[in-house]
Amino acid sequence: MLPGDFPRHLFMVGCGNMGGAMLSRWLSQGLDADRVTVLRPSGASVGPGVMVVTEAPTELPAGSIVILAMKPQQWSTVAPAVGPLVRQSVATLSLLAGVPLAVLQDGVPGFGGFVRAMPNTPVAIGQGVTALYADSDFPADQRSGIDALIAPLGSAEWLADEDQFNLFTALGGCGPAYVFRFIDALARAAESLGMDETQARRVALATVRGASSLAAASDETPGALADRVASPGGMTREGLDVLDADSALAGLLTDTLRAARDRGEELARLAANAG
Ligand SMILES: NC(=O)C1=CN([C@@H]2O[C@H](COP(=O)(O)OP(=O)(O)OC[C@H]3O[C@@H](n4cnc5c(N)ncnc54)[C@H](OP(=O)(O)O)[C@@H]3O)[C@@H](O)[C@H]2O)C=CC1
Ligand SMILES: O=C(O)[C@@H]1CCC=N1
Repeated sequence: MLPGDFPRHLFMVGCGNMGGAMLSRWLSQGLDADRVTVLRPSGASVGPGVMVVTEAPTELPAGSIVILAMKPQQWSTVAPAVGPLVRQSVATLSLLAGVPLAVLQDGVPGFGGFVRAMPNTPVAIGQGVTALYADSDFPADQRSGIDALIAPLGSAEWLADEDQFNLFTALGGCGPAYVFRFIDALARAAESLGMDETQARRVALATVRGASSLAAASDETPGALADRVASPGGMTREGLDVLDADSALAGLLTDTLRAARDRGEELARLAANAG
């Protein structure tokens, strides 16, 4: 069920992997399809009853929230077309990775209703985590509408400092990809050592799902839970010693997050200058 103060209408600019994951969750939680309009160049359907347009309309229904869900690099070309609609919105949520509020505001001068949001694809099953950031121009009384919009998708965290946004994106926004890669690598490792491919995939996935659920339900840290698996002198410790040697896994993940985070700054430049 949707929260009572869920926005009256959503106007989505783009509806691909991320926008589509959010929309499918809202619809599954009871959002009426006629409270959504999607702008996408292909005009492809996004679901029964949802209006899809290929050009920006001139007006939005009262109480609309605009959601920018196209690629960051497209902002400078999309802004002139959607700027008049952004101005009509009670708030405009930007999913554009890396793109700072200042670049969004340059595209629609004088509009103070931008909110940056960084969800991840588990929102599709209500288990996402979304970072939110707005500056002091954003009307305080609109925050509850944003909270209501995000609540059906999982948890949310308002960031106090926009400088943290790219790092959050690297962890929360990109993170599912790294976890999927880990599951895949775990399965392939077992396969390379002699396990049947299908069985390796099934067991790797079940193990990650069970371990993740246990960690979420436990009062103990993941580090403590790992130690509980590793019986003294047993098998697990031999494996952990490989992951821990020279901080191999920790170093690899730090490099991974750093590379993703730093790409955010390049995306900001592309968003400001492309087109
Ligand atoms: N994928 C993810 O896990 C996450 C993505 N994001 C952000 O979400 C945004 C979208 O990413 P993602 O969904 O992966 O990308 P996709 O390529 O899957 O979707 C992009 C969407 O933008 C539409 N589009 C293209 N050009 C225009 C245009 N000129 N005007 C309006 N819409 C247009 C496309 O339309 P059509 O389908 O018709 O071609 C498509 O629906 C990005 O800014 C990204 O940073 C944020 C968090 C996580
Ligand atoms: O890869 C990207 O740029 C987007 C941002 C977070 C996840 N996908």
